Amino acid sequence: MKIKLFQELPKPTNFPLVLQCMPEQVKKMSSAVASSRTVSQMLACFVVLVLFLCSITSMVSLRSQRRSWWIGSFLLDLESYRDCSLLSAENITNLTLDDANHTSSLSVVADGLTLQAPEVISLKEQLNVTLGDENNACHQGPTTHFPDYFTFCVLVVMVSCAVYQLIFCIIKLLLLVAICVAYLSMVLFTHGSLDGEVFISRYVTVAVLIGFTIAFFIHAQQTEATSRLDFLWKLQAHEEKDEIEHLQAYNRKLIANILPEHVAVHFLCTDRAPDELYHEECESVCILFASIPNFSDFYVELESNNEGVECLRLLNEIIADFDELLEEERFKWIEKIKSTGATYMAAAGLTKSTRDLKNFRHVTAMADYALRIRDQLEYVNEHSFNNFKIRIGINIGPVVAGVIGARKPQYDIWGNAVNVASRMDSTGELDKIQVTQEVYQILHKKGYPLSCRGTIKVKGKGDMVTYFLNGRSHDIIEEDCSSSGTKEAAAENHT
Ligand SMILES: Nc1ncnc2c1ncn2[C@@H]1O[C@H](COP(=O)(O)OP(=O)(O)OP(=O)(O)O)[C@@H](O)[C@H]1O
Repeated sequence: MKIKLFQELPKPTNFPLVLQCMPEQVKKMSSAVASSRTVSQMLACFVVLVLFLCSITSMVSLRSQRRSWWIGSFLLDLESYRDCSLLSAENITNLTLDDANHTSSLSVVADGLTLQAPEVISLKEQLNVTLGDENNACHQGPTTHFPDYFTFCVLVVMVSCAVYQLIFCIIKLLLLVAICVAYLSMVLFTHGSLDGEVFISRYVTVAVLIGFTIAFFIHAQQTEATSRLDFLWKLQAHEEKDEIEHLQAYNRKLIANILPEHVAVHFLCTDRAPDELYHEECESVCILFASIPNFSDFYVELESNNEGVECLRLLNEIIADFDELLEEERFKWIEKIKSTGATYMAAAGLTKSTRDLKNFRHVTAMADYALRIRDQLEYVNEHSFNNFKIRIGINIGPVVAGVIGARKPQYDIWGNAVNVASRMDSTGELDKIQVTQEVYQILHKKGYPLSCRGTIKVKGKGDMVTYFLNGRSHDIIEEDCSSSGTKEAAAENHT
C-alpha cells in the first residue's frame, strides 16, 4: 500500500484549553496556520530569521557608530571602547582625576597607541569618572564590552531553529547555513577589526558555528525520521480503528438481522457471561402461524424449473414480501420469529415497548398483519398465475423467549400459547384466519368482524371454540376513511 507522507490526519474537533480562551479571530488564524504545513514552515523560518536579525542588529549599529564619540550612548563605539581599555587600571595605576590635573607630562602607551597627558585629561573630563571604577562610563553596557555575545546569540538562534520540528531538515540546513554565512561574513569581513582581544579567535568562531550546524542537521534528520515513523503509525492506527468500527457495525447489522433488536443489544454487551443462557418470560404475547399448505404441490424438482430452484425462488419472494410488510410503522409491534418451509411464524408483544396491555394494540396489529399477508399472497397469485392458499392461526398467552445454540444462535419462543397458535393454523381452513377465544374477546371489542367456527378438536387441548377473522376493524376503516378524507380535503385546499 502506498502511503502519502505528511497526508493530513483528521483534525481534532476540540481546541486545546488555551486556544478556547482566545478571541475568535486568533483561533481562526491559528487553526489556519496549523492546517497548512507550508504556512507553518514559512512562519517558523520567518521567526528564526527575525530572531537572527534581532541578534545582529546591535552589531550593525556598532559599525555604523564607529566614528562617533558619544560616551554614554547605548552603543559605545569601538574607539571609545579602546580608549576605555587603555585607561583601565592595568595601564594607568596612579592616575586619578586630581593627579591628572597636576601632571603635565604623563603619557600612556598601550598596544602601540600613545595618548599624551592632555588627551588623557580631556578624555577623563569627558568621562567625568574615576578610572578603574566598575561603574564608570566605560562599563556602561557597550555591546563591544562583551562581543562574544553575538556569537552566543547566533547559537541561540540556531537552537531556536532546531526547536521547530515541523521544518524539513533540508530547509533547516539551508537556514542554518544562511545564518552561519551571514554571521561569519560579518565577523570576518565587515567587523574584522573586532578580532583579537575583542572576539574569540575568528577560527574558533567558524569551527563552533560549523560544528553546531552539523549537529543541528543530524538532530533535524533524526527528528524528521521519528516524526515520519510516528505519522505512519498514527495513520495505521486510524485505518485499523476505522476497519474495526466498520467490522463492528457490520457485525451489529448481522446480529440484528438474526436476532430481535433487544436481544442483539444483550449479545453485543461486553460484560455478559459467555455461557449465559438468554431467556425471558413474556406475558400476553400474540403468536401467528401462517402456512401455505399447497406449496408442497407446487414444489417439484424438474429440469425445466432448475431442479426446484425456481419454486424456492418464488417461496423466497413470498416470505421476503411478508418480511417487508413488517417494516411498516403500524406493524412495529410484531417480530418475525422464523420461517420453516412454507410456514411463517411471528409474535407481537415480546418487549415492554411492543406490548400494549391496555389497548392491546399489539394484538390488533397482528390481526391487521394477518389480513395484510393474505392480501399479499393474493397479489402474488395474480402476478405469478398461481393459486397459493394461506392458512393462518393466531393465539395469545404467556411465552418463554430465548436464544438457543452457540454457533448459529436462534431466537425462538416456547409455551402452551405457541402450541395452540400452531394448532390454530394446522386445524384452520384455507384462506381463513382462525383465532382462539382469548383473541376473539380482544378483537371483538375493537370492532373486528369475527364469526364463530364452533367447537373443534385440538390435539392435546381437547375441544376448543374458535373464530374466524373476517376483515378489518370498522373503527380502523372509519379512521382510515376520515384520515384519507382529511388528506383529500387538504389536497383540495392546497390546489
Ligand atoms: N417454537 C416453535 N416453533 C415452531 N413450531 C412450534 C413451536 N412450538 C410449538 N410448535 C408447534 O406446535 C405444535 C404443537 O405442539 P405440541 O407440543 O402441542 O404437540 P406435538 O405433539 O409436539 O406436535 P405434533 O403432534 O405436531 O408432533 C407442534 O406441531 C409444534 O411443531
